[in-house]
Amino acid sequence: MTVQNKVALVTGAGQGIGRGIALRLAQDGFDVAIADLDFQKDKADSVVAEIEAIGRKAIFVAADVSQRKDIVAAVDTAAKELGGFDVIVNNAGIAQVKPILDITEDDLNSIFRINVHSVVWGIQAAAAKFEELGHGGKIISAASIAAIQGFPILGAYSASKFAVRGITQAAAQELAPKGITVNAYAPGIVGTGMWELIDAELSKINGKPLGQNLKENVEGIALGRIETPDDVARVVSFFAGHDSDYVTGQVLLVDGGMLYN
Ligand SMILES: NC(=O)C1=CN([C@@H]2O[C@H](COP(=O)(O)OP(=O)(O)OC[C@H]3O[C@@H](n4cnc5c(N)ncnc54)[C@H](O)[C@@H]3O)[C@@H](O)[C@H]2O)C=CC1
Ligand SMILES: CC(=O)C(C)=O
Repeated sequence: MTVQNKVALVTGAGQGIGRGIALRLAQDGFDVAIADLDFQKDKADSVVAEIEAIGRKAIFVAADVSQRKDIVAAVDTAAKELGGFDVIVNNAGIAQVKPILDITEDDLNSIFRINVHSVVWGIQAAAAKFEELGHGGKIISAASIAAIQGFPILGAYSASKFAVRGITQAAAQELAPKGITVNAYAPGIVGTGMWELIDAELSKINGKPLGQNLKENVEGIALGRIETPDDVARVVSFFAGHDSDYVTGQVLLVDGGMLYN
């Protein structure tokens, strides 16, 4: 699928799945704003350079997605510097690996601010920009297999991803009259920094050697291999392009065969 003169913003695009999505959207023909925390600037600048090398425009925008004002400013900057605004990918997120009995008020506040509030702020900022520019657009957010089924020791994380699913379904219905589609992707076990952290934290809790928890989870994947950021990016490419124009409110599992609905 090739698009022309369109602009996408991807949060958490300095590394991992977000980087994969940004590169794929650039290959599809989008100019891309790479939004991430300020300390990720060097990694984000490398993604910008990779996108420029394939002939598209890209910029880094420092933003903490838990802060509404940061997302609004990032969308404004993307539209101004890249000359339009068509797609937001609310990808940034964090994991928390804790038994339910140990979760604190601070834990819940922090994961919900980063994984859930960010999605609401992203939807609001993108919808307002689409309206200002006089057209519809596409809003795409990161869910997870943990949005469909609760995972032990990932209770707060699962709750935050279930919330993303609820917001996606509600926003799709509210924004359809404005020509805006709202969908989410639900990856399984992707080989990124997030799973390095989950594996290391699980190993502290259950005493299994480093790498063992990841290995056991990958053994549960029907397609028999760990997921890559590009596996996810191809689904996001579908949601960002015209082929998904008649799809809204969906949370699409892209997990190599772990959960079935
Ligand atoms: N890795 C996996 O197996 C899975 C990941 N996901 C989801 O996919 C998304 C991306 O995950 P990964 O790439 O694996 O994670 P990652 O940890 O490799 O990358 C996350 C990115 O988000 C950024 N980020 C974190 N907090 C931020 C904030 N407050 N403001 C702006 N940026 C922030 C980080 O700096 C980093 O660049 C997350 O929402 C995650 O929950 C969903 C299912 C599976
Ligand atoms: C990181 C993640 O979403 C899971 C369930 O592994």
